[in-house]
Amino acid sequence: MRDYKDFLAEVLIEPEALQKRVAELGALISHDYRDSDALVLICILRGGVLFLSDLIRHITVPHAVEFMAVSSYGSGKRESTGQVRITLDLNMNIHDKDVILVEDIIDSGRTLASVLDLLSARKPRSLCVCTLLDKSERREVYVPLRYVGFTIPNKFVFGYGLDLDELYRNLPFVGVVDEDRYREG
Ligand SMILES: O=P(O)(O)OC[C@H]1O[C@H](OP(=O)(O)OP(=O)(O)O)[C@H](O)[C@@H]1O
Ligand SMILES: Nc1nc2[nH]cnc2c(=O)[nH]1
Ligand SMILES: [Mg+2]
Repeated sequence: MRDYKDFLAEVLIEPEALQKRVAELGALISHDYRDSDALVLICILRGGVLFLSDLIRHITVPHAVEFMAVSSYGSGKRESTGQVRITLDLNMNIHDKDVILVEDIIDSGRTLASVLDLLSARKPRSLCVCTLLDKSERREVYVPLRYVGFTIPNKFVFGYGLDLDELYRNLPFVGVVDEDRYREG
């Protein structure tokens, strides 16, 4: 595997800043849902996995965790296709549950808009979104975001769950890829 340093343009968010913000979001959610007896966090695979697993360690109210997978970008793509496909559905019935959808990044908004439509049809008690990153300049479809970790510029990022052609999700920081150097290698 190539060393990420060969094509890392810059570290956008350092590990310490990520962990601090994740802890803040966990505390906010714990406060907002202190009276809920039916909280469910739904993680959209795969990018959201690292964020979810760190986030729930800071949530002090009882909650369930569910996973769903959708496919929109595909390997090697830098643009959402607009064709969102569900590849793994929830196990749990979310009717009358307080649902928080956990995402790593919102870019065009297409993935999230489709997932929100689908989930609201199942009549949860409440439904909102918690995303680590908001690349707001790229938004094509309006999506309501209740919890946002960081608003980031229009650059392709990787690390902390986000992939570069399926690799480098394990890195502890969010970095910007130098596309020229990446393609050269
Ligand atoms: O706002 P959008 O333009 O729709 O883009 C955001 C989506 O793209 C990424 O997923 P991806 O399809 O890359 O799958 P992955 O999480 O498995 O990497 C990310 O996790 C979001 O789900
Ligand atoms: N890895 C990665 N996936 C994305 N999906 C939408 N935007 C991005 C991005 O900047 N990086
Ligand atoms: Mg991806």
